[in-house]
Amino acid sequence: MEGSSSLRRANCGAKGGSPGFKVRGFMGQQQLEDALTGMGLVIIPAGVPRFPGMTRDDLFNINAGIVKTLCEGIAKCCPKAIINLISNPVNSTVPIAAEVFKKAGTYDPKRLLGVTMLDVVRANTFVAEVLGLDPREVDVPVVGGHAGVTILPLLSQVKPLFSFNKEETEHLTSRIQNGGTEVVEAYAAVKFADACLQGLRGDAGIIQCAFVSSQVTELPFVASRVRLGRNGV
Ligand SMILES: NC(=O)C1=CN([C@@H]2O[C@H](COP(=O)(O)OP(=O)(O)OC[C@H]3O[C@@H](n4cnc5c(N)ncnc54)[C@H](O)[C@@H]3O)[C@@H](O)[C@H]2O)C=CC1
Ligand SMILES: O=C([O-])CC(=O)C(=O)O
Repeated sequence: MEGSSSLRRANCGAKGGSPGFKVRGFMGQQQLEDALTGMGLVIIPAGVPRFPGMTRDDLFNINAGIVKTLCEGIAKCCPKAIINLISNPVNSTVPIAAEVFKKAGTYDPKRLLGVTMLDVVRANTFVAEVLGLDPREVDVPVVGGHAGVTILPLLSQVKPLFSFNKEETEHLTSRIQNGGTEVVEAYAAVKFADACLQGLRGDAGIIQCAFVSSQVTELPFVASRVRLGRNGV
């Protein structure tokens, strides 16, 4: 990566075998189109992170504009790309991206994914602690959204199956919902991008949680378990 680049590009066009990755750096609005042209997967981590005492919603004013600009570039240069939207507040930046793509006439709900993988990684870790297992042996679906009480760990569906008592359920739910103030660096976005690349490559059975367009409830976007494939979800 060169300088303080704001956009990372992952190229999964390797011939046969495992997907290859090219990583190059780009800076500023003037290089945005070069960064985006021809991309199959665009990961957006751009924007400000929160500081102690802030909620993700406090980032809205600045990050909304950043995401809007990047999505306008995507609509123009790689309208078929799968988007991994990391910038917070994910509960709002994903709907903003959808509106930008609708305005440009390029919106495909299957290709727009808000990254909530970190909630799952933290949930697996915290539950594993209680069960005395390695986090890699634990699978906790986390649905809903990516902020506070919208983060809903489905503790009744934990694998391996376990019946948590009321106290454990309340403690774990609260810890997972507030996990963003406890653990941020877990490389979850890389894991999620890797799963998307496996789906793009045509691998079967790639299932992850993501914040996506949904008809499951009256809410237009909900984090749920999705199957990743060549066309996104
Ligand atoms: N969805 C998730 O699970 C997670 C989301 N986040 C969110 O990701 C965002 C970035 O967090 P960090 O990587 O910790 O922050 P960071 O400060 O380490 O990185 C932010 C990057 O955005 C770039 N940037 C700033 N303004 C920009 C602009 N106008 N256009 C393009 N790029 C710009 C900066 O150059 C920097 O490279 C935050 O909104 C944070 O809340 C962070 C961790 C997990
Ligand atoms: O909490 C934050 O500010 C960053 C984030 O989204 C997470 O760690 O899940």
